[in-house]
Amino acid sequence: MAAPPTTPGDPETTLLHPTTLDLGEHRIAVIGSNGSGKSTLLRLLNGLHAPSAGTVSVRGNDTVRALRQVRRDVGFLFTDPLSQLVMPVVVEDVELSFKATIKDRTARRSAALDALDRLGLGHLAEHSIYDLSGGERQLVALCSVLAAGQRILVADEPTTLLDLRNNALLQDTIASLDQQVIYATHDLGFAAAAERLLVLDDARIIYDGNPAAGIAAYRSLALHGRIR
Ligand SMILES: Nc1ncnc2c1ncn2[C@@H]1O[C@H](COP(=O)(O)OP(=O)(O)OP(=O)(O)O)[C@@H](O)[C@H]1O
Repeated sequence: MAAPPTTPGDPETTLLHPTTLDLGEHRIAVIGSNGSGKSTLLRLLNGLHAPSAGTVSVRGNDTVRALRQVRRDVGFLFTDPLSQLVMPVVVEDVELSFKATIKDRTARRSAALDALDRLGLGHLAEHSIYDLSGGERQLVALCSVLAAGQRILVADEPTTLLDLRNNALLQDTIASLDQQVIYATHDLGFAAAAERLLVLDDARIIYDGNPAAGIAAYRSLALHGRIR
């Protein structure tokens, strides 16, 4: 992938400097300070951002030319769950994710209720998404994206709104998944659980490798003000 995407309104702004990456590991974490480019990098992976130069491909599919196939392969969990919850009632949102795989309505409802139960959210099934707490919404969004069953999950700071118990639940859930997960986080413990770590600073990847060494370097650079 080589991608310096620019904003439509300001073609001079480089959001990510030219980058070549092959992301094959089962669990890849992305860390870096606010505004360093983590979301930009993740958004390139499912075509939410198009690169202004170079290409991004997922399983051989170009994220611009084969966007529909890329979206079939890559689920995206947004930092703000309201960016992705489209139905007004919790169970309906999860049901919608099953639409491609379960044609029968009753079976779909039952699958959605089971999925909610597995994340301890069954009691919220009939609630309006607008009446949920931020953390509850974040877990419902996780439930919905998992129900869609894509091969790859990209998650942008998925623990931001979660308390200690639900943070552990989300991390355990992610650890148990078969699919590849690429996630941005400010939780260095969560980042340490990955197989590979990318550290971003000022729209550049400044570290790519073993999480323990990368986290130690990031901590030291950030605390000494040598990271933006
Ligand atoms: N569409 C856009 N137009 C203009 N600037 C943008 C756009 N998207 C992102 N940026 C800028 O690019 C930089 C990187 O943003 P990005 O969201 O990738 O950061 P981040 O590392 O995910 O930050 P955070 O930890 O705060 O979520 C920021 O300075 C942001 O303001």
